Amino acid sequence: MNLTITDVRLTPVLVADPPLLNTQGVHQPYTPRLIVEVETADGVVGVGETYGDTKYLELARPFAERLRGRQVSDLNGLFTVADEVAVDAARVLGQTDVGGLRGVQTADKLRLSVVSGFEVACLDALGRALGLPVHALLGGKVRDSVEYSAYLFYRWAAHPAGVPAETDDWGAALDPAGVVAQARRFTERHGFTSFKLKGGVFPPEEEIAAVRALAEAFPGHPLRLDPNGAWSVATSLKVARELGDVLEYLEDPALGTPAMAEVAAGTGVPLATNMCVTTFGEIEEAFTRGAVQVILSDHHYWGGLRNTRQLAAVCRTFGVGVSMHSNTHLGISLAAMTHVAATVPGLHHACDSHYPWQSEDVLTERLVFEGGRLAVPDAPGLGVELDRERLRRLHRRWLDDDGTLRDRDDAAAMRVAEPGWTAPAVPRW
Ligand SMILES: O=C([O-])[C@@H](O)[C@@H](O)[C@H](O)[C@@H](O)C(=O)[O-]
Ligand SMILES: [Mg+2]
Repeated sequence: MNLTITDVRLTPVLVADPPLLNTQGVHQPYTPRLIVEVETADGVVGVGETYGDTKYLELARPFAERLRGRQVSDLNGLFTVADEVAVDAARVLGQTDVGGLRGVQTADKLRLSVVSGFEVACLDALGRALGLPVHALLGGKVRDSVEYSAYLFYRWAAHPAGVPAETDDWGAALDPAGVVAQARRFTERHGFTSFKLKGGVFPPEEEIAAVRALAEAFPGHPLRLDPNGAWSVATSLKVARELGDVLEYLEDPALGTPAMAEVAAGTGVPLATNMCVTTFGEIEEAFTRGAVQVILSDHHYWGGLRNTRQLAAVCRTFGVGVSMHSNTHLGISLAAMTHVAATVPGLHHACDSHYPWQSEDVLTERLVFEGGRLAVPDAPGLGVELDRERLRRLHRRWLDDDGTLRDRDDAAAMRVAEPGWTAPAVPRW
C-alpha cells in the first residue's frame, strides 16, 4: 500500500443559502465553501471541506503544494505544514471572522480552519486505503447514531426581489408563530426534538416570546437561544431570568469571556459558547473564571477531528460540557462531524447543523436525519461519495461570480433590503 500523496485538488464552490437572519445581517443567496481532495499513489481519493472565502483559499493553495510527497497518515505533520504557510497581515489586523461571529481574527484561526479540511481529506483517504471508517481511525465509535438539533432562524420567505437566488418552501419566520411553524416543519421533515433559535435579530422581548411559544408547543423539549453576543450583561441576565425554566442553555448571550463570566456569576442557566472559546489558548481564562458551561466545538475552528477529541478531553477534565457548533456546510463536513461526535464520550447535547437549510450538496446521496439523528457510517473513510457533476456545477457558479459572493458578507446582503445597514455595534441591546 502506497499512502504517498501524489495530487491535491482544491475546488471552491458557491452553495445556495436561504435568507437566514442574524445579528450581523442576512445570509447571501450563495455562500462559499472549499472542497479538498487528496489522492494517493495508489489512486485512493479522500475528501474534505472547509470555509471557502478568499482568505482561506489564499492559505489552502500554498498548503496544498506542500502536501505532495507526504503520507496521508502523517496527520501531525499537517500542523507543521500550516506553520510554514504565511498569513498576510492584512487578513488578521483589526479583522473579525466569518460573519463577525467568531471573534477577533488571528493567523492561527485561519490556519486551523484550513488544516481541518486537509485533515478530514487525509483521514478519508487513509480510511479508504485501510478499509476502516474514520471513527475507527479516531479510536472507535461509542455510539451508533449522533443527535442533531433543529437550527431555527428568523428568515424571510425569499431573498429580496431582483437578487438571483434559489427559492424554497419554508416560508417566512419573523414572529413567535412563524418560529413555531418552522420548528414543526423541522420535526416533520427530520424528526428533531431539540431546538435552537438564532437570536440577536429582534429586541430581546420578541425573542423571549418566541422561545416561550416554542416551550408551549414542545413542552419539555430542550431549547436554546443564541444572539451571538448581541446583549449587554444586564440584558443577558434579564433573559436568563425570564427563560431560565425552559432553556437547556443560553448560547453566547454577551460578547467575550469577561462579559460571559459576569453573566455566569449571576445566573444558574448554563452558558454555551462558540465565540469566546474557539482556540486552546482561550480555554484557561474562560474555564478558571467559570464563564462557560458548554463548549460548542467545531472541527473547522479547532483544526480537525483529532483536535476536537483533545478539546473534549480538556472539557471533561474541567467538568465543562461539549457539543458542536455549525456554520453553513455541506455533507462532507456533516459526515466528518458525525464521525468525531460518535467517538466523544459524554456528548450530552444535540449537535447544531445548518445542513437542513442547504438544498444543494456535492455528494451522490444526501445524508438523512431520522428521528433527529444521523446513523454513524461504517463504510471505509467518511462513508460518502463525491458527485463530480454536482461539484462541477457549484464550482462553475463560483467561477462565474464577479467576486461579490466569494466572501461571506451578511451585512452587504442586508443592505440590498435596507440601504445604509451596517452590522450593529455590540452590545446591541
Ligand atoms: O449562519 C449564521 O447566521 C450563524 O449565526 C452562524 O454564523 C454562527 O456561527 C453559528 O451558527 C452560531 O452558533 O453562532
Ligand atoms: Mg453560536
